[in-house]
Amino acid sequence: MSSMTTNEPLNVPELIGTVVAVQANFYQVQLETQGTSLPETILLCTRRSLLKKMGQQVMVGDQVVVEEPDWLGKRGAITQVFPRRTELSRPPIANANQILLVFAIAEPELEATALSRFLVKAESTGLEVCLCLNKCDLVSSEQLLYWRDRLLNWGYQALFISVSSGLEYTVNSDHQIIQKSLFQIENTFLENTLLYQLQDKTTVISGPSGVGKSSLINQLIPSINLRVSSVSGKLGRGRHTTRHVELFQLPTGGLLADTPGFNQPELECSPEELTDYFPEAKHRFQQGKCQFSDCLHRDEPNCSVRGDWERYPIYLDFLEAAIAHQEMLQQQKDVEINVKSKSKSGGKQQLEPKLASKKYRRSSRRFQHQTLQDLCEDFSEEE
Ligand SMILES: Nc1nc2c(ncn2[C@@H]2O[C@H](COP(=O)(O)OP(=O)(O)OP(=O)(O)O)[C@@H](O)[C@H]2O)c(=O)[nH]1
Ligand SMILES: [Zn+2]
Repeated sequence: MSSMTTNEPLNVPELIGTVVAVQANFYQVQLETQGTSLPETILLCTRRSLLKKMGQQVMVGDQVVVEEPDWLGKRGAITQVFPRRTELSRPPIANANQILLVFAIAEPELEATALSRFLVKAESTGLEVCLCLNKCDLVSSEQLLYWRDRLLNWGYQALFISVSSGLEYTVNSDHQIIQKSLFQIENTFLENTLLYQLQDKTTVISGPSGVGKSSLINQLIPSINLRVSSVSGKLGRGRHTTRHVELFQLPTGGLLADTPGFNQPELECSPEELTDYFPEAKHRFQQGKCQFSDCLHRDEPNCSVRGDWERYPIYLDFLEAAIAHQEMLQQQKDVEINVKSKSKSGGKQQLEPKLASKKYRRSSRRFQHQTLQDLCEDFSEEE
């Protein structure tokens, strides 16, 4: 009797790939072909119904198993999604390693608060943040060194580039600027260069409008040809009218995602976590520790973070914004709870306003509010 049965699975190696784009219910999967005899290709795949039943979503950046490849029609089916190492919700991308935050050192003028807003937003993803200043062709060496030192004080070792002149500027130990080709790997492939930072990683590019993101991506991946906005048409933003997210393969290895531009990212983090998003504040906190575990580093006694560091006023500004945001969320929640608890048997609902959370009130104002709020709470308990 033969041991072969017709049902025995064929010993074919699993096809593994990365989802690089999602269109309706189809997924473009770039196959991992290194070290195999497979053709380098992208298959248009569906999601197996079992995955749908399990509620398993598939995102751009997901690493997946593909079965039933049709090499001629370039089709396949996704049967498995590997656990995600990271997950961003806006834009929706799985397994990204870092954010490349691009700003211009001039045109538009580089401004500490706007830059910090983007930095905080980027830090809040928990991914590595790589800061890159473009248009260095427009400034003097002094200005470049000024920003380099200033950003080092903030805790960032920024990259300085000029996409239009194809140059990258590094600073040696004698404080001298050295120019290198930006898009060619020279024999000195240094750690603090852009191509090195991008190699073999999944990078999400972010930054305000007009800083040269499209120009940079076009140079890094000549085959994609994103539209570069003319200076006058900066607000047209044609290429970002869709919510489409796509990963592009870098010739030097790695993937790159362009994100819809936004000029004023919302600060949605909680007041307590804000310190984590200022590297220099985080450092102070770790060195010293504050007396109160819930210290917001404003006017609390024995605070290790409050001090004369450059961005402290920006921190205080953002803290106010974070507190306002938190209170707004709390009010929404309170209204919801009130709506529920005030639901009458007849089904009639009555909305009642409630005072904002007292948690973040400064000590000076706390007392007045507390009495009012206590009264209010006593009143609702009696009801
Ligand atoms: N001087 C100088 N200008 C540059 C450089 N890189 C890009 N530009 C110019 O800056 C303008 C904006 O470039 P884009 O690449 O469209 O900028 P973007 O960040 O993609 O802008 P959005 O598409 O609005 O998000 C264009 O006029 C570019 O030619 C550079 O290194 N130096
Ligand atoms: Zn403190």
